[in-house]
Amino acid sequence: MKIFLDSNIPFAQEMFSDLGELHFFEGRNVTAEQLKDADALLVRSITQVNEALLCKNERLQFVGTATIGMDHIDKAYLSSRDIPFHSAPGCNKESVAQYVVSAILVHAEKHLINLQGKTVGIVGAGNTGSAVWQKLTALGMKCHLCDPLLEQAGDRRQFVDMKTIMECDFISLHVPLTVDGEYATKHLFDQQRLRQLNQHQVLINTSRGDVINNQALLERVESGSLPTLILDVWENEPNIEMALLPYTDIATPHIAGYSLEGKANGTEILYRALCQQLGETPSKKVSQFLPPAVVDSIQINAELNQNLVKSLVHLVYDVRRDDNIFRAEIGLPNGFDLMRKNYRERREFSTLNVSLGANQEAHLLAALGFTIAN
Ligand SMILES: NC(=O)C1=CN([C@@H]2O[C@H](COP(=O)(O)OP(=O)(O)OC[C@H]3O[C@@H](n4cnc5c(N)ncnc54)[C@H](O)[C@@H]3O)[C@@H](O)[C@H]2O)C=CC1
Ligand SMILES: O=C(O)C(=O)[C@H](O)COP(=O)(O)O
Repeated sequence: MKIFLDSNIPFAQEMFSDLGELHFFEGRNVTAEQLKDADALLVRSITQVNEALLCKNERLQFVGTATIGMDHIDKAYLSSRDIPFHSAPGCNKESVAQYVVSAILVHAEKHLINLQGKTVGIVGAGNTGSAVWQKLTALGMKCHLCDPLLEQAGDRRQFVDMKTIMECDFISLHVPLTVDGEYATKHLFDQQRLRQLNQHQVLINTSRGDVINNQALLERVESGSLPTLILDVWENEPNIEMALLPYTDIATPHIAGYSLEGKANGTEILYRALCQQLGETPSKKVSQFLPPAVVDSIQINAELNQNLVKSLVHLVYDVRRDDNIFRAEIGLPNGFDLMRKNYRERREFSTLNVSLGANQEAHLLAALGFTIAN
């Protein structure tokens, strides 16, 4: 079997080499000609999988994306050819949620904000929105969920409408990019919604760039009294609207989900799906290939407070690292994609074992994702 894979899928050699002959490609530039002999195709989010890409291939039996998002896949076309398709739901939800936690703690530190009781509007209450809810609730913030699709499907959590979301101190977007239907998310934040935001609010987008109309956003921020902007995703990546950059507090090149664990989970989910399709018993776990974390344990001897939690979070991941690199390198040729390709190793909070004294709030750190040592 010939397995064609994006070269940015980590641990691919280790996981897939027993299943077939591996052929790596550059996700942004792969062509129909290159893929004509593929039996299985494994991509990440930058490859548009559609008729134009697969028109020369008559033997494809499996398509997988090692990502949560699926807006780059023409699923109707794949089903018209009876080609099974798999994504990696939830694979990097922790990574995105940890990015959001770091960003909010950075903002709070900069503006001397006590996060207790501050309101957060989470738009999209699926895997990632729920992980964000868990962590920010643990920090004492009052989180509201908006997800009309889940609400209509009978999810018993409490939901709010977009009007309530627009009144929150922080708004964090966790929806898929969709263009059809009553709840389409493309330009969910359009000129009208963006005008409602005030300078005390914080808008965080780690979902897809097109969920915010970037031109309307530029007009909005150029008119003054801008909200704080934390943007990981952009319209028209990798050729983003550079004029937005000076108005952002935190700007990164679509790496919120780029923890090593998050990317590795995506690889493992596809490995299992491909094994199942081939009738093979999965014999590997990607965790066996993960290196040890640089710092893997710490003892805390003081009462937990926002400042101490911030220090712990930033011992593992500080979003300012990625923001600094972004501002330095986005202007270089092919800067956006190179930053993503050369992304420095980032680990999740679970790699840090935290030892606490008696009576300390283990549940807070556990909810954030740290491992609590016995
Ligand atoms: N920046 C990054 O690196 C990453 C970005 N993502 C993006 O985040 C998105 C969300 O991820 P998950 O939560 O894991 O997906 P999910 O599929 O588990 O949840 C998405 C939720 O959004 C809801 N939704 C859809 N339209 C909505 C609307 N108009 N208003 C409110 N809710 C709506 C759905 O009902 C669903 O519950 C992905 O589709 C992907 O595009 C995901 C991983 C990494
Ligand atoms: O999982 C998703 O959805 C994402 O947005 C990915 O983290 C994006 O990473 P690439 O697939 O573009 O490497």
